Amino acid sequence: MTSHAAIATSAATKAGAEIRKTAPRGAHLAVMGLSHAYRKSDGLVLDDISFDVRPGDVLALLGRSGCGKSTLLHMLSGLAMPSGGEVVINGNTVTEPSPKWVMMFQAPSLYPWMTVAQNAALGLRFSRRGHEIARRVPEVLDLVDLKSFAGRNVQELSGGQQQRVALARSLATNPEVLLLDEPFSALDAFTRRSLQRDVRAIARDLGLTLVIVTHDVSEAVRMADRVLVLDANPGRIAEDTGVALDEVQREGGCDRFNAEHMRLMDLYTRVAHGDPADASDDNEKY
Ligand SMILES: Nc1ncnc2c1ncn2[C@@H]1O[C@H](COP(=O)(O)OP(=O)(O)OP(=O)(O)O)[C@@H](O)[C@H]1O
Repeated sequence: MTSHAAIATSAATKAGAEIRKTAPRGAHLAVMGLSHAYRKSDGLVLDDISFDVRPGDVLALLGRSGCGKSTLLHMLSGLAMPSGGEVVINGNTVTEPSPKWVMMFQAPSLYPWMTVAQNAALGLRFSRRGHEIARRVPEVLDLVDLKSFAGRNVQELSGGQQQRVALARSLATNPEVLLLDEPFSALDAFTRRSLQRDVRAIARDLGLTLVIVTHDVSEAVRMADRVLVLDANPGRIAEDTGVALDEVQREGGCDRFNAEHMRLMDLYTRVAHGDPADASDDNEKY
């Protein structure tokens, strides 16, 4: 591990330990017989998807472009309703977005004329919890290692730092479930890895339930406790597998990591491409 990465992880873990006292535990997420067609005349995009995620677990949805990952994540977040089936979080059917289950996208979508702290406060402001800003914003900026950037304009920040601001904004409302739609795919490999490591550490510290959409096998291996590999046309669960690595092994470079990476890559290529040789451009090589 590089010294920068070690410092960032330790900052996240330390801040997480302090914040844990006030944060709720992650929620149980259940998806039951979910199907979706965007138009009645079109075929199903998702067909009979069922799974559940235990509180505090990290689930990766892995599949090739167009298999319906983002559609599924939108249903989990309440931003869209499925044609059939339901999403249940802690016993409540999801019918609309909520600060308890929040989504983070590939682009951080920050307001460029606002400071880091003002952007981080937006979720609280929109959910009429302005009275929590003074206490909560410094806490979450500490958690994402940006406390000293609070007064800076977000336009002065790197892409990775901007994604950390978006993460702080998502965490400020104390969500129980965090839904990530390829949030690191626009970042360079080094920044991507440090964010993968920190987001997993923060989620673990807070006990958050995390669902991450990706088509990057190494991201799934680094971050997830469990991986669902989706087939396409229509999107169905083709494989459901655990990732048996401890936190040190997830850093990569060891035999266990390489073995898990190869096993997942094999599953993914069989589902997504039919032939492992076709998939060699999709992922980082090791
Ligand atoms: N608003 C929409 N209206 C109609 N069809 C849509 C809409 N959004 C997505 N689709 C279609 O649904 C299918 C699944 O799209 P989706 O974006 O969920 O896939 P994905 O796996 O997330 O892809 P990617 O990895 O490229 O982001 C695709 O065929 C897409 O064209």
